[in-house]
Amino acid sequence: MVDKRTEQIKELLPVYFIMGSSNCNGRNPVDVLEEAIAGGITLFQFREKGESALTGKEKVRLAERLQKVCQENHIPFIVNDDFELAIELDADGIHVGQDDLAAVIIREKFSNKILGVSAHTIEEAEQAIKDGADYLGLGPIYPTRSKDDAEEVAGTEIIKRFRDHGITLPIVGIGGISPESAEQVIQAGADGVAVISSIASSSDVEETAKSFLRATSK
Ligand SMILES: Nc1nc(C(F)(F)F)ncc1COP(=O)(O)OP(=O)(O)O
Ligand SMILES: [Mg+2]
Repeated sequence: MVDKRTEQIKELLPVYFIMGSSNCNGRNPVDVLEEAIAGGITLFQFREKGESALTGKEKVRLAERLQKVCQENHIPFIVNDDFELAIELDADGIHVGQDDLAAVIIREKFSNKILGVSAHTIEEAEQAIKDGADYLGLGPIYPTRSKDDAEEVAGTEIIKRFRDHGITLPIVGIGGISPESAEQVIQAGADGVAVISSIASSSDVEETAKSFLRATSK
């Protein structure tokens, strides 16, 4: 029996756009997000990383502007890594990796919010489930340009392996996914694809988001 919460999370995962100022090729991130939403993204994560990443007040101000766009369009706003920022903005959720603040601590303080956890092994996934994660981020599925400290490329095999092991928590694949490869990620058992540069640096953000939506609709 799949519970209501799991169904609600699964409905948010099909096209999970992740972005920060360094992913937008110098374009205004607000414009990029508005175009991605017009193209049908289903969830957004603010991930301000990389050498040119904003910090301090500038980072908060950008986060507030992007959160406002999400609120106006009824798209949940997820913060990557930065728990203080997620609390300050009363974000809809947070995503943490294995080297970030422990999911169990976040779950305690951020009780009814969306909690996503990156996992690379079955053990990490089982721990995340115990800690109360709402979804798992698995990857990098393909070589990625968006994360310079990424683990080795896993391929869609990792999704199949987790499902065959009996992991039923919602899963989103991440890492180098294109509109052409998105369908294989879903066929492997993921509930959606997380995308950074394929959408954020596209010459037609709205159209690219639309192509991901088409590729992931079951
Ligand atoms: N940010 C992410 N979002 C997802 C999501 F599931 F949301 F698609 N999966 C994986 C990551 C990677 O998270 P992490 O391993 O902490 O690295 P970084 O903080 O550099 O992103
Ligand atoms: Mg992280």
